[in-house]
Amino acid sequence: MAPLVSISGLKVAFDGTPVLHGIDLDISTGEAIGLVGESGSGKSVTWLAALGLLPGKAKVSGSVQLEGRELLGAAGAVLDRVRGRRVAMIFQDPASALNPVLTIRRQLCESLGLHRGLRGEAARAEALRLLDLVGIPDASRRLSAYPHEFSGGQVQRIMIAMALAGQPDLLIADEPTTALDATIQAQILDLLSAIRREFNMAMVLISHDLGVVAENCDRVAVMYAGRIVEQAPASRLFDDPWHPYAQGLIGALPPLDGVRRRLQAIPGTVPDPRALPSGCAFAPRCNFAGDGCHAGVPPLAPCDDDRAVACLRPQRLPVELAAE
Ligand SMILES: Nc1ncnc2c1ncn2[C@@H]1O[C@H](COP(=O)(O)OP(=O)(O)OP(=O)(O)O)[C@@H](O)[C@H]1O
Repeated sequence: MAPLVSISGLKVAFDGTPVLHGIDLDISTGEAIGLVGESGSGKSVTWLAALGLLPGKAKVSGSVQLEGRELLGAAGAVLDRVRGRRVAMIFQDPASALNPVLTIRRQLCESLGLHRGLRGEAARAEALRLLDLVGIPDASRRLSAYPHEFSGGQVQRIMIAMALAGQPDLLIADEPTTALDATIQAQILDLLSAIRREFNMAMVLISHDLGVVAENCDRVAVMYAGRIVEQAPASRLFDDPWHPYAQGLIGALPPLDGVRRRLQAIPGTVPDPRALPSGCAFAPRCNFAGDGCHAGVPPLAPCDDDRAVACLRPQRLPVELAAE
């Protein structure tokens, strides 16, 4: 089946400095993809570029297709229809995405009007249904409340309701629970999973929390310095990462055991995009790098049916450990 979204050769540069070096990523209908990698690796820029949300100074090239239709360079009116309607985004700080001086009803109804042409009582009824769906108690009364009258977790639920207003095919969730405490985080992620299954909606989950990605995604792409360095089904990646960077992130030994963990500290720092080392950008931090690694950038190459790795010397765990 053709992918819902197909990104190929996506490059972004700011003021002449490349920060994305050719991203290739397909997302199927209903699939959940996790994007992980240290700060600055290009996770957010990938999606901001795909949706035409970067500032004008950004130079973007490559291809981003939604059901075969090219989005890069598409007219503003086309992108306006895609954003919110076909593809919605939720962010780490939901409060900043809501207007503090408008009621939740007004904001939800505006979205419903814009994306689905609903007005008046039809919009109010749908706003109510969405608030119910995301678990806001006493929704009919709370419709007339303002954002500051809700807790952080409730505001994120409202943002999810806003995102669902357009009945999107793809939800980009950029660190959606980072600002919330652990119990609420789990509730919001459960809610997203339930909604995704109910509506067969695809999701891109960008997160620093590997446990969250392992539990909520079908497939994971690991990014480093503006490239995808490994991509595989979540269970295979977390049990048996091949790229030395992915191994460092996951803390390859012992394998992920259900304990929630955040990105590991890998010695050294992510290189400045203005001064990337030659060859593989991870080589200076890599215990396994050889001369060839400093000579050329390894392409993201398929290793088997469902794994691709960009490394000249991928490190496979001993079979008995990978199977544990
Ligand atoms: N508007 C901008 N102008 C200039 N550089 C930018 C801009 N937005 C992002 N960048 C640069 O692009 C690179 C990728 O940034 P991006 O925000 O995608 O990283 P990220 O992986 O999402 O990080 P984080 O996990 O911290 O959100 C970084 O080097 C960042 O400094």
